[in-house]
Order: sequence, then structure tokens, then C-alpha cells
Amino acid sequence: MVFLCKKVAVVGAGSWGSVLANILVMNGKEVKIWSRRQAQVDELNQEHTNKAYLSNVRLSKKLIASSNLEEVLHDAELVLLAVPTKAMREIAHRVGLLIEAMDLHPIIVHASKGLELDTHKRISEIISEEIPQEYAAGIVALSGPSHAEEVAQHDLTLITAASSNLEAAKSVQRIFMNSYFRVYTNRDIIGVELGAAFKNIIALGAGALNGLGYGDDAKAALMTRGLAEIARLGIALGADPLTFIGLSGVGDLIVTCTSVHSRNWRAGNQLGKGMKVEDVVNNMGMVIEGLTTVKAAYELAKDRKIEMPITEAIYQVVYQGEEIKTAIADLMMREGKSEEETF
Ligand SMILES: NC(=O)c1ccc[n+]([C@@H]2O[C@H](COP(=O)([O-])OP(=O)(O)OC[C@H]3O[C@@H](n4cnc5c(N)ncnc54)[C@H](O)[C@@H]3O)[C@@H](O)[C@H]2O)c1
Ligand SMILES: O=P(O)(O)OC[C@H](O)CO
Repeated sequence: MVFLCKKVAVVGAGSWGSVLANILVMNGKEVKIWSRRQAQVDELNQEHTNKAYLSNVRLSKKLIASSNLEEVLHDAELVLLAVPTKAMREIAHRVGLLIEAMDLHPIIVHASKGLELDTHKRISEIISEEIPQEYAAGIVALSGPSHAEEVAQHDLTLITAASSNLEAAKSVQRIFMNSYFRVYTNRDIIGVELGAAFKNIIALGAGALNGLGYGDDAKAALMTRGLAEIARLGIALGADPLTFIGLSGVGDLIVTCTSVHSRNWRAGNQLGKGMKVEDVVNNMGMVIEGLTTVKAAYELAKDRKIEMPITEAIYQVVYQGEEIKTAIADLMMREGKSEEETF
């Protein structure tokens, strides 16, 4: 049975949370959005903009913002979590306590892309540990090639609603779909979340190649071998190999490695031009998920004895201060391999 909902709570008012909230308003939902910062709430309610995250975008007047999480969650039938991975556990915990106290029974959806640093857990695993257990199996991950800047302009976007609970995924598909935002379902939430998290690492590399002046051959090679190693670790962690040729796999890898909108690509580009990691982070003012996910992926790969040379090289650059040119030279001069032994 497909669930129809009217009231939506969006938790996280960065670029992605704001644009997804706006889609749902356009789709006829009553949407409230939570931000921890009152100045941002006031801007959203009075100016209908969110300039720090989305320049030149006007959001719907019907989108209501609040810094009171309880008020935002009131009567919510769908809760969308769209905060950076590092904030997810704390936010999910607060949401979990409130939905239990308020006796709510919403579909829980998240739109974030990363792995938790210390535990290496996926986003839906983090959330399921922090909310009442009756919701855990129905968590939906919304993921795929999608930049807030383009979706805000109603550019055509196709993404995936992934959940081990197919009915929950179908409900999310129906709630979000419109003429410019097409949603597929997928039961392989493991593969979808891992593809989403790992592509950010490869995008850092693609940006770095650009910053150093390398061309299209290098970019294509990085994306191809990057996909191979992403899939290798993903399969070891329980993903369906076919998921990596879907929207959340190669689709998101392509857009993040080629779009000037990508924060991960832009961060890599700045690193390639010689900027220091701390300066890149300070300059961006928005989340660069790949910088933390690369550490989690590197540690997972070591633990599982999975070969991930590109991830390892980017880890060495970001966390060990290795020169990017040295890392590239080392990658190029690894012993010769057979492409047939990728998996
Ligand atoms: N921007 C996109 O186009 C896009 C597209 C798809 C997925 N995503 C994913 O969505 C997630 C959110 O990204 P974004 O682009 O909206 O980020 P952003 O940097 O634009 O905004 C992050 C928001 O989270 C808030 N925040 C940060 N730390 C917080 C904390 N500790 N507690 C509460 N709130 C906190 C910030 O104030 C801000 O409102 C990321 O995982 C990202 O990979 C982004
Ligand atoms: O701007 P990025 O690099 O965080 O990427 C945003 C989305 O994940 C692209 O699909």
C-alpha cells in the first residue's frame, strides 16, 4: 500500500535540505524546515532565501522555517534528515526522542552522503540506532546525481529512493516525484548509501587532477578505476554489484567528478592548485563530505584487506601531507595489473 502524506518536516536547512523542502512544497505538501540558527530561520521566513548556501535562489513563501525542532516535527508524516554526516547521530537522536514523546509515526528519509568517522557506519545505520526500533527497517535513503543549484532551477534530475522496505521507498518515490524530479526505487540501501559516500572521495581526486592541469583521459581513467575500487569495497560490505552501475553509483560518480557545483570536486581542484586542506575547508563554508569519508573508507579497506589504491592515495594527501604529484606518480608506477582481476 502506498502511503500518502501531507505534513513534512525537513531537518537541516543547508543547500540540499532547502531545495528538497521546496520541491515538496511545490508538490502540495505542508513543509516545515528546521535550522539551528535563528538568523537563517528569519531569512527563510522573511526573504524566502538562503543566501549562504544557495545564492540567486528564491524559495517558496509557503515554506515555514523554525529553530524549534518540536514545532517542526509537529504532526509530521514524513521526516527528512538532511544534515552533514558528522551531525547525523546527534540530530537523529533528538528527532528519535521527540517522535516517541509526540507519538508520531512518520516515514524517515535521509538525503546525506557519508560514513561516520569512528564507527564507519552508513547513514541509515546511524539513524536506526537513534530512533525507536519500529521505524528502523523503513528508513529510506534518497540519493543520486543531484546538485541543489540545478534542482533549484528545475533542471531535470533523476534519483533513487532506497530502502529494504519497498513500500516505504515507493511512498517516498510518489511524494517527491514531479515533472523535473524523477525518482526510482531500489531495495539495496547498502549499495546506494555506499556509492553515495564513496563517490565523494573520487571527486576529490578528479578535482585535484583538474587543478594540476591534467586532461580528460586522466579524468576518465580516475572515474573508471575509482568505480572499480568503490564497488570492490561495497561488495565486501554487502552491496549488490549492479547498484554501482545505477544512479547512486556511476550516475553520482559522473556528476560529482565533472560538475563545477560539486563541493568535493572544487575542494580537490583547490588542493591540486596547491591550497592547504584547512584553507580549502574554511573557504568552502559548506560540507565537503569526501574529506572525512576518505578516512573511514581507508580504514575499512585496510580492515577488510581490500585494495583501494586511489582512496589510499587521497587519504595520504589529506591526512599524511603527501604531495599530490608524488601520490599520482606512485599510483602510475604500481605493478602492472590485469583488468580482468578487478573483483
Ligand atoms: N548540496 C547538494 O547539492 C547535495 C545533494 C545531494 C546530497 N547532499 C548531501 O546532503 C547532506 C547535507 O548537505 P548540504 O549540501 O545541505 O550541506 P550544507 O553545507 O549546504 O548545509 C549543511 C546544513 O547543516 C547544518 N549543520 C551543520 N552542522 C550541524 C550540526 N552539528 N547540527 C545541526 N545542523 C548542522 C548547517 O547549519 C547547514 O544548515 C550532505 O551529506 C551532502 O552530501 C547534498
Ligand atoms: O557538492 P557535493 O560534492 O557535495 O555533491 C553533491 C551531490 O552529492 C551530487 O550528487
